[in-house]
Amino acid sequence: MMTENILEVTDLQVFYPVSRKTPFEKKKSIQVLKDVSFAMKRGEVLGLVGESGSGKTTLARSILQMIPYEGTIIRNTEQPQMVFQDPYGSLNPSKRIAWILEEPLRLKGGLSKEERVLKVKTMLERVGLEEKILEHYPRELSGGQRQRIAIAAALMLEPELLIADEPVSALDVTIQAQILALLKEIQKEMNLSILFISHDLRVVYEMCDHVLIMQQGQIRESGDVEEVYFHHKDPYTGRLLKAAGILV
Ligand SMILES: Nc1ncnc2c1ncn2[C@@H]1O[C@H](COP(=O)(O)OP(=O)(O)OP(=O)(O)O)[C@@H](O)[C@H]1O
Repeated sequence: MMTENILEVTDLQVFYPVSRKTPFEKKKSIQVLKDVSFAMKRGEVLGLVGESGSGKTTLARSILQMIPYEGTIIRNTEQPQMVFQDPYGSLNPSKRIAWILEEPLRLKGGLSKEERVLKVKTMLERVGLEEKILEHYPRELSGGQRQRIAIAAALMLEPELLIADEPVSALDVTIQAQILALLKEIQKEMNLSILFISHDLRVVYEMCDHVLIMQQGQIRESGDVEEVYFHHKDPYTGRLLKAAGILV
């Protein structure tokens, strides 16, 4: 069943509680995601675009079952893995890279030390890093190297679905291009599905097959990247494309 959907989201609603000013006030909540529905095919790179606060990270958290929601999320896969904007937050600062990359395998169990080390070395090569980096701590690496390690760590358990939340936003433009090229290469090699979250429409154009345009918790427009970028139907999409300098 290689063409089945890896992810199906139907009528997703997410509410966050609003803190009360006094304990006597009625409990309130704000709706952060509203009627969100979409499907993602196996091996697809799906862009999720929207301005700050539009609900992109909230959607990722719902897919990972980290927050309560209403509606249906069907994941036809094991637990997806995440890559974040700032790998500083996700890489344990007190551990060497060797330990960090081995950890998911150790937690899962079933492999000998030698097998784990071999897998770590193979993955390191795949993300374009040399073995000597294994002895270093995250703070000793450059931003680009750290993001390569974060990608390697996310891929150690060979997930089928990766959620990348602004994975290149903190990097210089040249390093951005390198990391995007790496992600694309690995995506093809592993037939990985990637939910690629970004506020940068140019980066999404580079990376994605399909795109969801989100505004204030709702999907305004979705479809093939070429179609949405050059034949958009929603005026909001047009405004975003103009702001990004893609449309004049
Ligand atoms: N834990 C929370 N409690 C209450 N409100 C929250 C919480 N987390 C996020 N929000 C609010 O929900 C809305 C959507 O936030 P979210 O982080 O999903 O947006 P985003 O599109 O990922 O933004 P950014 O690009 O800035 O990360 C925002 O208005 C935010 O202030």
